[in-house]
Amino acid sequence: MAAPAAALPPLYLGFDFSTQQLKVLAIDGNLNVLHQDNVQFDTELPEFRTQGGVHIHSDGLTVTSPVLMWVKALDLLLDKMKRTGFDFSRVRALSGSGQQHGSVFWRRGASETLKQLDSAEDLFQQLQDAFSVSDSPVWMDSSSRKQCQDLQAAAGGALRLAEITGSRAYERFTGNQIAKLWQSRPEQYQDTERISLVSSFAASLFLGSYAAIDFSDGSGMNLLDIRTRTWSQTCLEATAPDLDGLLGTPLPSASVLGPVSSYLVHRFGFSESCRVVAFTGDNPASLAGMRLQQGDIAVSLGTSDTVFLWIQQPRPALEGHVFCNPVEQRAYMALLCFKNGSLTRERVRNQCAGASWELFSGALRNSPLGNNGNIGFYFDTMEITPAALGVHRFDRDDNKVSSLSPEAEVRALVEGQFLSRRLHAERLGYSIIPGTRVLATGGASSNRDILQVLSDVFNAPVYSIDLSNSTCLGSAFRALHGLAEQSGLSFFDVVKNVPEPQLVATPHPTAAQVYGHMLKRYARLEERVLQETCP
Ligand SMILES: Nc1ncnc2c1ncn2[C@@H]1O[C@H](COP(=O)(O)OP(=O)(O)O)[C@@H](O)[C@H]1O
Ligand SMILES: O=C(CO)[C@@H](O)[C@H](O)COP(=O)(O)O
Repeated sequence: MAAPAAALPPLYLGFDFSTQQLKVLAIDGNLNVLHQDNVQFDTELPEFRTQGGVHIHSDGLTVTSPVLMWVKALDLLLDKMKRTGFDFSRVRALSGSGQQHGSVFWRRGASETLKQLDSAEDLFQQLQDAFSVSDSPVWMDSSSRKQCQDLQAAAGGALRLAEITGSRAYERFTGNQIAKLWQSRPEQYQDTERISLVSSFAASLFLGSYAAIDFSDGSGMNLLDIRTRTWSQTCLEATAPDLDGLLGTPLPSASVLGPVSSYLVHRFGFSESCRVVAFTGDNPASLAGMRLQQGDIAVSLGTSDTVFLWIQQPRPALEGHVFCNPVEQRAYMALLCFKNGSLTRERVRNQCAGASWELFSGALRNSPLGNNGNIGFYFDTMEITPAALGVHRFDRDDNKVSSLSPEAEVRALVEGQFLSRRLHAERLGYSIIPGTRVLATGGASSNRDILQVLSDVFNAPVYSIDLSNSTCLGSAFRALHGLAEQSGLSFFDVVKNVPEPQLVATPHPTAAQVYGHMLKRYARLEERVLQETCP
């Protein structure tokens, strides 16, 4: 006879609402992964007609995702889990993450709708009228340049803004998106009763009421004072009227927000005692999933590529971001974001490697370190770090060339991406010293040949955890930690028995010499590309 659910060991769920998909992962109290599933937006929800989870508008700058697509993805994912016999009654706590910076605008009256959800119907049907803006701006958007300039002027300059909020004004940051909405569509802004990040929006769907924005994801808005961890009045006032009330009070990332909604209890059989722990950004969640320590450098190869580190003290600069740390309240994390990551690798794979990752890997294995001096810049869409556009290829003598052989093109892309990641990390003062571990994660970290190039270019050993999906794992760890923190346990107390990341690539003996030289050339050529193309 099956054991009653109460006698079975408890489970902890981690969700990730990322750019291209919604993922979930379940762990038990011993941190073993017991279940994983996902919903791909483009292929499983084709009615929303997204590409890579987003709509790129005709101006080439505005990028949005339909908020109801995310809602429907959650319906679908929970239904899938139910069909496979997942026992929701065992879940003691859940948490999650979302792509950073994206904004969700809840229409007046939506909090009542959330409270009165009918368990006989899905969320998609019931939340049809719950949003004042149906297309949520997402992190790939770069249409708010004017609002960025205005905010920097109001704050006393770009560096002053970075000192307050951890970043100079960035177009994708939520405050600038909110300012754009207020200026261009004031009636929609006025019809809004709450503004969420993708992460706190997702948490609200589980809570059945508005979830607080957590300090870590809240740091990606150009609105939060990262030292006092309160909204900056200067930034709020420069952004839009009555914003304080629309955002709610931000909370520590490990906060237990409350029990799951009675909707989830009745529709899926969650226990009434199952707790929702604050959701955070996908990169902060990934820091938790990899159990990043001071001195490590994380390289995430998802839709975006990001490089991030654990730092003790904020040192805001004109490039890159400082976020509040998601697992240790007194610490911070530094992050660089590169927009042309996996989607650009996919485009080159399709054009040069027959749309096959196997052939793409073969091209990397069959071409020499340093690519015979060929260097490429592949900014299919306006890059964030640095702000540049277009494809630019150079031969060994720094002459511009219009094409490379397919094999050389694949290597030029991957080497160019990692030279850029290293160059910009070093410019921020994060150097690689003996003993530095590069921790790789994200979808492309399942490709060992890509990780070999990463190891060579960084001249450092590369480690990874078993799963490329560290965001969901981090969210499940954070769910467990949220409960444990109430009895005084730290995040690292909770995850101390997780196996250490495994060594997956070590640098080739000639890598230091090849890429030491190439990095200097890359920096020079990047300057040239910027001068030629800067908008
Ligand atoms: N074998 C592989 N080699 C290189 N890239 C891969 C491989 N498998 C998956 N990917 C890349 O992983 C990306 C998805 O990564 P993921 O971290 O799941 O993204 P996100 O969380 O942003 O939705 C895909 O766009 C794909 O290009
Ligand atoms: O803008 C950033 C970080 O600042 C991006 O990293 C987004 O958080 C999207 O993440 P992925 O879906 O690519 O993981």
